[in-house]
Amino acid sequence: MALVELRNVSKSFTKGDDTIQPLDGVNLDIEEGDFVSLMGPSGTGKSTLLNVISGIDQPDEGTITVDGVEITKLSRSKLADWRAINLGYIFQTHNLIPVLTTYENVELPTLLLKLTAAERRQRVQLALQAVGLSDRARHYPRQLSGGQEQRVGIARAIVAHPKVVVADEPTGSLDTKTSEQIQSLLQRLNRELNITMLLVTHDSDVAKIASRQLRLDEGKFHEQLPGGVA
Ligand SMILES: Nc1ncnc2c1ncn2[C@@H]1O[C@H](COP(=O)(O)OP(=O)(O)OP(=O)(O)O)[C@@H](O)[C@H]1O
Repeated sequence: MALVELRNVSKSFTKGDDTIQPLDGVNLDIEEGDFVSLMGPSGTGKSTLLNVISGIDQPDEGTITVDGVEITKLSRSKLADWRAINLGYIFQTHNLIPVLTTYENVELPTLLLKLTAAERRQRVQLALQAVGLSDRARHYPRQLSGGQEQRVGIARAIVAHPKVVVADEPTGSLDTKTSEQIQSLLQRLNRELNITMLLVTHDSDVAKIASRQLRLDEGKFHEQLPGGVA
């Protein structure tokens, strides 16, 4: 059984008289340790996919199973608990809380977990170390560069040791050099910490860092050859 399994997942939205169907009976298997990138024209449903996999939104039809748990069957409150333990979300604009330090921003998701104070401290320190920011623990977001802020966002996404990390255009607002640093970091987290990753991007160079490349178009997935099409 794959770590993430989508079976016949559909999701539509109604806008006035129009119905849009970003996901039309899609199937997807993501194996543990996979690094999958997802591209596709704007508005095709890439964020919608991340939202249903992370339990932020519910599909209209179909089932989603993560590590043997059918999340499409969970109640709202169970889903919130499940998400805190199993799912890390990296945003385009990191959404850090400005009045909290780097350490406190990363610590935040661990407050939902049953951990001792010592375990919590260790988790935060390990996550900061993994993204190379141990020396910025006491800084506030405004005292960090854009790339450093994104690394705090990444540390926050991995601190709970989730089963899956999803990233929605994590390099979308960074300059080329910083984007490349974040790409290497994501690759390293996948390879060295075996973090299963699903990355949405508009940039084909970013998509190529993944071991598997998918496109979403007109409600369906299309698998691309490794390395992408020249
Ligand atoms: N909550 C919602 N209510 C109504 N329509 C929605 C909602 N969420 C998404 N949509 C619509 O569903 C379609 C898919 O949106 P989605 O954000 O998933 O696309 P996307 O591929 O991530 O786009 P982009 O690349 O521009 O970020 C769009 O037409 C969007 O307007």
